[in-house]
Amino acid sequence: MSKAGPLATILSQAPVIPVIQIEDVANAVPLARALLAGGVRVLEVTLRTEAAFEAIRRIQAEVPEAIVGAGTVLTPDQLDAVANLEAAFAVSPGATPALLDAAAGSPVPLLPGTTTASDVMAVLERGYTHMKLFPAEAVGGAALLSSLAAPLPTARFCPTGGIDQEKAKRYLALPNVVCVGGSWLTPRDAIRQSDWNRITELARTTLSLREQNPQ
Ligand SMILES: O=C(O)C(=O)C[C@H](O)[C@H](O)COP(=O)(O)O
Repeated sequence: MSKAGPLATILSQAPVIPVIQIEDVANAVPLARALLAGGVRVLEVTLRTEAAFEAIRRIQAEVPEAIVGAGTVLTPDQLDAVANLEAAFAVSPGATPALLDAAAGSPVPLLPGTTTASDVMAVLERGYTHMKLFPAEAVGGAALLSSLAAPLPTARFCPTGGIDQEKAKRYLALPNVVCVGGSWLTPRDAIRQSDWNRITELARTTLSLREQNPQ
């Protein structure tokens, strides 16, 4: 089965996906609302904190306009847990055969992580067209993606890792990039200080990137 369908639709709604780390579950809903107020709808809540599952649940219940997925999904068990939550999508930093086997039978669309041409070929072989490039800046960034486009023209990327607003612009101008991901939209200090206006403003300015780079 091709994995392009649901993910392609989700990612096309998001030139930028905030990679969110929730430490205090009470912040989940106000943070999601702040991002939505700035026009960012597709949210990735990483499973790096204990609060992650409850944060996803609360956003689903209280901010239904948000499209919430889970990030840092590393194992088949985590993918099952994410499916039980009915999260909209899952993101992994890499792609092991075990995780890809589990994803083949899972209702949750997976955005698998890739770093090299071989990684890209491995997920293309499994029917994926959309994948993450991680850690994007460290492994070659926009130059790497331009180089991959010639031999691997069907691959579409969501680069993540080390990206900020300025760098996001460069990525979004590439024809094989559908969106970019990163934590710069949800700075830890802004979350701790409940500075939701700052997060809305960051979301808003980031979305203007799409207007500068229509695809
Ligand atoms: O958690 C995952 O699934 C990951 O693959 C890693 C994240 O996407 C990056 O850690 C975000 O990178 P920064 O924007 O540099 O903070």
